[in-house]
Amino acid sequence: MAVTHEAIMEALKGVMDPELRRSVVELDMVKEVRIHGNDVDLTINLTVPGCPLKATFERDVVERLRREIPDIGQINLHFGAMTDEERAAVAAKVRGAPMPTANTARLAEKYRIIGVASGKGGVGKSTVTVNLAVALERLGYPVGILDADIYGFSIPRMMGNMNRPVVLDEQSIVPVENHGVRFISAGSLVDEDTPIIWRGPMLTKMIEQFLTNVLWGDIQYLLIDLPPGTGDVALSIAQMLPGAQILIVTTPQAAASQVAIRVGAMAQKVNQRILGIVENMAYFVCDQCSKEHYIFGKGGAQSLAAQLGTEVLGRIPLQGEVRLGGDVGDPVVVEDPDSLAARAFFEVARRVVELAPPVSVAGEARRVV
Ligand SMILES: Nc1ncnc2c1ncn2[C@@H]1O[C@H](COP(=O)(O)OP(=O)(O)OP(=O)(O)O)[C@@H](O)[C@H]1O
Repeated sequence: MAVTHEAIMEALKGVMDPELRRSVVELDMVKEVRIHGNDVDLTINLTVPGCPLKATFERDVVERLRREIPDIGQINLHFGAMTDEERAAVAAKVRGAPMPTANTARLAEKYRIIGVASGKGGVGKSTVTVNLAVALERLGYPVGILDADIYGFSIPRMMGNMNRPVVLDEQSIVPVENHGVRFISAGSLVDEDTPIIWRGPMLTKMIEQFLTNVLWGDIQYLLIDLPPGTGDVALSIAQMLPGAQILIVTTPQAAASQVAIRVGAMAQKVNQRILGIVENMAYFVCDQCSKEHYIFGKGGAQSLAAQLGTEVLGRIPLQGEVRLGGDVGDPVVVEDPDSLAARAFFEVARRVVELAPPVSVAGEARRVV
């Protein structure tokens, strides 16, 4: 095939922006194509200067051009950055029709929103959020995670992607992605060791921005890692999301489940449905004697479920691989899907789908009935 402008553009249609999931041609990212004999000088305009995905683009463009146009000679690839106007045009394209989600209270009409809550910190709320999200994705349900635990954000590290999201314009934030799950976190916007010193109203505003302006695409579940406890920010978020369902994470310890009751009571007050309880660190299986050991006691989750009129959806063992997966950004459901803990997470995911199917499916079911 001759090295022509048309042939090059046709080949580049197959190169996708990995974050925006559209072709570089469709997004008008191909700024300049110059042909000298069989050699090509090509300039691609990135949405943000210094985009961390430069190397991916480079590989994809060269691979695609060489495959589609075997006669091509040298490929000199240059990168530029879009102007604000160009970025706004991309935002409009990606956003498509105005989103019906400008009102946070109506979000639940679009996605199944599940808030993951806990009475206190450190019981594994973020760990459960991440593993549940990836398990749902593996079961075939596209998922997004919104990290609303702004003071204690840990989702970017646990998901293994510390990149910043692309902000196309104020209404269009492209979430970060890994393990097939999209996510957004204040942690993606600041350095990990920068303390967050915003006050409550600013945090609430940021969550509202995340809820309304993130381009989630075709997700069916939006998991929200809530701040622990029943403080101001937790309450404001609860009020923003009347249609959300709440999953409470607790350890078997009586002290943990007693504080978790307050979280359940808050959810009920703002008319959120409590989906169930996940008992984390429920037991430890000794590799010497293979017996279950109840390090944090027994029965806390069961009694919490009884008091809140809900059920225990799953019991996750205390397992070194779970902690390691969180530290290195490879959740145990990806890294070791046959492990006891991963199987327990998949069990919770299946139960979640049974109790709270995706909105579209539930809608169809309602229509049939
Ligand atoms: N089942 C488990 N087995 C082993 N380690 C676990 C398990 N669940 C959580 N952990 C570890 O416990 C620590 C606390 O977990 P995590 O950060 O998920 O808690 P959290 O409730 O979200 O805390 P915070 O609200 O303070 O952010 C992490 O190091 C995590 O890897």
